[in-house]
Amino acid sequence: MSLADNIFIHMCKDILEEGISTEGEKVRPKWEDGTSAYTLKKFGVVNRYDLSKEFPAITLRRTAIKSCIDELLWIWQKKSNNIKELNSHIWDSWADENGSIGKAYGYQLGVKHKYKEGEMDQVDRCLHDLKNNPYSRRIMTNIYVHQDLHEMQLYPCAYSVTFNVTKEKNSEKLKLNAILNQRSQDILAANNWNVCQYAVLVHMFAQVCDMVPGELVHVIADAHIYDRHIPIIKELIERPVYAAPEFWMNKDIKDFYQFTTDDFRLENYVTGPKVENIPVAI
Ligand SMILES: Nc1nc(=O)c2c([nH]1)NC[C@@H]1CN(c3ccc(C(=O)N[C@@H](CCC(=O)O)C(=O)O)cc3)CN21
Ligand SMILES: O=c1ccn([C@H]2C[C@H](O)[C@@H](COP(=O)(O)O)O2)c(=O)[nH]1
Repeated sequence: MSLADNIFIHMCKDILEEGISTEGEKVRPKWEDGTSAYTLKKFGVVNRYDLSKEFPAITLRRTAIKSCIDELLWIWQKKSNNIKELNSHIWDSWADENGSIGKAYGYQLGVKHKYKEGEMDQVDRCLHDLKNNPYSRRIMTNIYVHQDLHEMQLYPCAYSVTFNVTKEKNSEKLKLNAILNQRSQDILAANNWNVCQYAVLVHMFAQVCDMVPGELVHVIADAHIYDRHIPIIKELIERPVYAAPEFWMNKDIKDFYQFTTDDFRLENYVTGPKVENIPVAI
């Protein structure tokens, strides 16, 4: 069993058994047919993934690694907020007639800010600090920008990453760790999707900064299972599990902006069958 399966199954059982139902509450998301999308939720879930041991893709079902890396590069590398530059259709429901999702995600990461060292966006600021001042405790992004919320179709869910470098005894290279802060998480549609994305981000940042990947800590304020996902999750967590896949990344890329989706692969990724047509609350 992969460590990620273990964490996922444990978290789902906890939400199913101990979670609080939002039924009857005033909730924002709706199903396609207009009915309110209620959830079972747990407040304050924290999951730790040791990337030096395993890549955290679950094996209960296949996480679409290419699509999720494509979305990660769309946000962190292209710094785009337009679905025309995204190869999947996962954001279509939240885009306007021009394809824009507003001042969310990639838009915020592309905004330049003034620092003592000059003007940079948040991604370049982090890379600059990791390369020049790795022990700083100030290496983080934050895309939950209140002044721009009124121009976003959906407020950022995974909104902040804090990078933290450790120097282990007997290790030649520094270790790059990260905390992903997420205010809201759709466990079925996006939990492992988001975990794999930020695991890949730590791998990429570590490689271009000549470090090794350490831990990814995922802090979720509202971890929820939508009502229509409950039977799917119940079936999913009873499935057989397999060993974690091996993560392959092109070792020759030393510039963050040179990575493409072809530079990543999961090898020996044995999984359960696809869950067809997961309904997504809008
Ligand atoms: N309710 C909700 N849940 C989300 O997970 C979510 C939103 N809304 N709004 C914005 C984005 C879009 N996200 C999504 C949406 C759909 C999939 C999805 O359908 N994933 C498929 C695979 C898709 C593919 O192969 O390209 C899956 O099987 O998980 C994933 C993330 C995450 N976000
Ligand atoms: O990367 C993402 C983006 C979105 N989600 C989920 C979490 C919620 O179910 C919805 C957003 O609804 P809010 O009412 O704004 O919380 O999208 C995710 O899990 N991961």
